[in-house]
Amino acid sequence: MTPAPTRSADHLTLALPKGRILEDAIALLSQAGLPLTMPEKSRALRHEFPGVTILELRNQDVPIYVDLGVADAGIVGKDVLIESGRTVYEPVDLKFAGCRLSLIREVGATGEITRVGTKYPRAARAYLHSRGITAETVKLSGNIELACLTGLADAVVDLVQTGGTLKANNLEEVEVLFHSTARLIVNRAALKVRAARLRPLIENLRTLTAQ
Ligand SMILES: Nc1ncnc2c1ncn2[C@@H]1O[C@H](COP(=O)(O)OP(=O)(O)OP(=O)(O)O)[C@@H](O)[C@H]1O
Ligand SMILES: O=P(O)(O)OC[C@H]1O[C@H](OP(=O)(O)OP(=O)(O)O)[C@H](O)[C@@H]1O
Repeated sequence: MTPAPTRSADHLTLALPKGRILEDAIALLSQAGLPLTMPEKSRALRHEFPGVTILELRNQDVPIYVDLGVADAGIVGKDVLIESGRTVYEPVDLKFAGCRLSLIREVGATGEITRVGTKYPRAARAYLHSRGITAETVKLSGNIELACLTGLADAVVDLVQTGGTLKANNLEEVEVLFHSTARLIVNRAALKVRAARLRPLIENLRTLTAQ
């Protein structure tokens, strides 16, 4: 393992997820005063800007990079943060990427739930336990709703935003587990070492999102 270069206290390393959050995250961080632009499409995974390095990650890896201090801060959906089980400092609700995690079944399904497909096994298990439902949870990676349509599962736990995917596949929301938006997360040690960079960033983001 190549040792990480020593980073000066005035340099910020941020973990951002590729995918639907990236563009809004870059736009909001720019409004908050960081000199960022949307990275050009390329295979580069690390993007350098004056005083800021952006690490482009999978959603699930953002809390890990921040918790372990490789990134000083990051932006990630509350859904992914809850599922990660990591207790990082979460100072700002950024109020975009709004959606909800829900229990979903085929329209009119009433039979017993014995198997649930989901990308969120931790949240799904906690929910099923809280409802006294003894069901197997199967971890899936995408197009989760298909598990219901094919009989792989009697229900799925997945994200809903417009409801368009449910409607197009004859599915319905049975219950909302929780609502989610994008969050700023911060490494607690970095907050001390890089206070001069992180405190104004947090304040600016709070003002921009009116908290
Ligand atoms: N339909 C949606 N509308 C609004 N926000 C959403 C929607 N789907 C997901 N999100 C939010 O955006 C985040 C990122 O979603 P995105 O679709 O980029 O992830 P993904 O590509 O499915 O994840 P992975 O990294 O597992 O491939 C989610 O964690 C959630 O907080
Ligand atoms: O209510 P809607 O507006 O239709 O949005 C919900 C859909 O969006 C997400 O899927 P995504 O497009 O990220 O694909 P994925 O299944 O591969 O995660 C989510 O998993 C739902 O399938």
